[in-house]
Formats: sequence, C-alpha cells, structure tokens
Amino acid sequence: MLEVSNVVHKYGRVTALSDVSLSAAKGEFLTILGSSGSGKTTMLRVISGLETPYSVNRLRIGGEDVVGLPAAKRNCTTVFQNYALFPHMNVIENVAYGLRIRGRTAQDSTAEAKRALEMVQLGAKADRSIGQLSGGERQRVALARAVVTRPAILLLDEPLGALDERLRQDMQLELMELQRKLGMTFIYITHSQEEALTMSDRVVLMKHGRIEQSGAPLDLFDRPVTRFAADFMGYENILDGKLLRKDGEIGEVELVGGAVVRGTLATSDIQPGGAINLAIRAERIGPVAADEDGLDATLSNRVYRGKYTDMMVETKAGTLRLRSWHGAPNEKGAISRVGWKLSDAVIFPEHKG
Ligand SMILES: Nc1ncnc2c1ncn2[C@@H]1O[C@H](COP(=O)(O)OP(=O)(O)OP(=O)(O)O)[C@@H](O)[C@H]1O
Repeated sequence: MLEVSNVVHKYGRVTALSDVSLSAAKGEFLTILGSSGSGKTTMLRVISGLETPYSVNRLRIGGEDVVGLPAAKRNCTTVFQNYALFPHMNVIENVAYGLRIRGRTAQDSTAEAKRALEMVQLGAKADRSIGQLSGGERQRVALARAVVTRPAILLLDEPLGALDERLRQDMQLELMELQRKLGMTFIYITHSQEEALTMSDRVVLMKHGRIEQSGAPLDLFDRPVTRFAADFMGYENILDGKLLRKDGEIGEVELVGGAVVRGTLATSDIQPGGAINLAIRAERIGPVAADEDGLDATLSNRVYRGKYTDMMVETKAGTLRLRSWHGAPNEKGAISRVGWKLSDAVIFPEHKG
C-alpha cells in the first residue's frame, strides 16, 4: 500500500531525512517513533505531498507512483494534532465537506458522514457546533472527516498529543478498533514508546533522520539492537563491557569492573573481543542466591513511587536500578546478590559517537 525508498530531504543545510526507506502493507498499523526533530513529520509530509523531497528513488501509494503528484491528488489523508476543523461549520458539515467537494450530493454526503460519525461514537452530536465539543470529541470529528472519503492510507501526526493521559489511553483503543473495522493502512507518528507499542503492528524507530531499528513492538521492546534503541525503549540499566564468548544466542561478557555475566545476543553481528552494551530493565532484575549467576550487590537507596518501588544497588559493574511492583519486599541491606533471566539481558554492539 505504501512504498518509499531512499528519500532524502533537506531544509537549507539541515538534513531532515537521510536515505530513509519504508513500506506498509494493506491494513497495517505502522508507527513512526522518534524524539523531537528525528524527521517523523517530514516523512509524513513527503508521503502526503506537502513537502517535495530533495531526492527520492520511489514513492508509491496503493501501487501508484505519486512522485510529482500534488497533495490533493494523492490517495491519502492526514489527521493533525490540532484537528484543523472548520469552526464555522457544525460537526456533520465538517465531516461531509470532503465528500461535497468531490461532487457527491448533499443527501448522499450527509448520510455517509452520519455513518462515519457513528463509527467514532458521535452520531448523537452531529448538529453541535465545534466550539461545543471537548478535545477528545474534536479529535473524533477529525478522524471521521479523514476516513469518510475512504483514502488508501490515513496519516496521523501525533493525533492524541493534545489530550490528557486518561483520554489518550481510551482514544488509543478506539483508534485501533476503528483501524481494524476499516481495514485501512494507518501511518502513525508519535514520540511515545508506550503508544507505539500499544497500537502498532510494526514500529519504525527514527534517530536524526535515519531509521535506527524497525520491527514488531515486541522486537523493539525485548531486543533493542543499539544503545539508543534500548534507551528510547526505556531500559533503565545499560552497562559497558566486551564479549568474551558466544554459544548460540547466549553471550558471556566481561563488564567494566571485571564481573563476568551472561545474556542474550540481540544480533549475530557481534564477535568475541568486541565492545558491547548489556541492557536490562529494572523490573527484570531481582535478588538471587549466592551461587546463582549475577552480581554481588549492596542496597544503597530505595524510592517509593506508589505503584512500584525502585531500589538502587551498588555492584562491581556500577549502580543498577531494580523495580519491585509488589510493595517493597526487601528491607534495606537485605539484598546481597542480583541476577536476571538470560533472555532478559540483551547484548548488542557498542557504537561510539
Ligand atoms: N520548515 C523547516 N525549516 C527548517 N528546518 C526544519 C523545518 N521543518 C523541520 N525542520 C528541521 O528538520 C528536522 C526534522 O524535523 P521534523 O519536524 O521532521 O521532526 P519530528 O521528528 O517530526 O519532530 P517533532 O516531534 O518535534 O515534530 C529538525 O531538525 C527540524 O528542526
């Protein structure tokens, strides 16, 4: 449904996209994830035709070559964070507008718009003015307006960014349901890893105008392949060391400070002697017995955070963070050694710079 290859885009001397390729299948929910300035919006603008790329090898929507085709002629629609609704039109007029300008009759457009509004649970508010709606309702109108013309691809630029946390979570589920019902391809932009993991079939993580890693949400969550990806996906502990030996997927590493521990290799592209990072989530580390794999540790701090308690322990490899979701079982000083399941410690090559 979408095929983009080797797109480069520059704003003056700033390179916003350098040689990015991505594709999406029919009915796929693809999320472009990245921090501010990583090039997400630029990518979306290139796809929609709002930005003419500096260079691109191939850009196809639904099999059609759209290079040089103006935005209005492309079979895709964008939903923006700020909704961009027409304030002088009521709800149903906003939704029907796209059909009217495509030459559909008033009666036909209204009936179709009504169906789209029902899909986003706003059937009862069709006659309201935009000013009488909450933020979440406005975003639903924007969605109904975007899907009513049945584009091949819906492009969503941080559409839930302006909503509060609770509403955002509800809307995430609604959006997923809407996408499934319509079977439409969604290209979704966000800087929230939690949102990307919840909603997507596939995630593309961007850094400085390049793709750092892409894959299914679980791949990114459990198998980051670079320090940046691990950090972005919320790994609290990232240690330095070198690979001593590997046995299939399992790697034995010597951490800075001399401790030898084991974990799982995120890629086979890593050789003994090479500099590595070993990443582990705080909740995947726990106290172990003296004869088990792990590191000797002394508890140095404990922070109660309501839903969980974080504990800092000092080890030969430096300070590690542990997280306990079941209150705080260990009294200060009770931890003497910490360890992890081999599948929870990810080893990937260290990239300098
Ligand atoms: N119109 C512009 N003129 C000059 N530089 C721009 C312009 N738009 C974006 N940039 C730069 O291009 C880079 C990528 O920007 P882009 O908006 O695509 O990032 P983003 O990942 O969408 O960020 P955000 O999450 O903050 O929207 C940034 O360095 C940005 O400063």
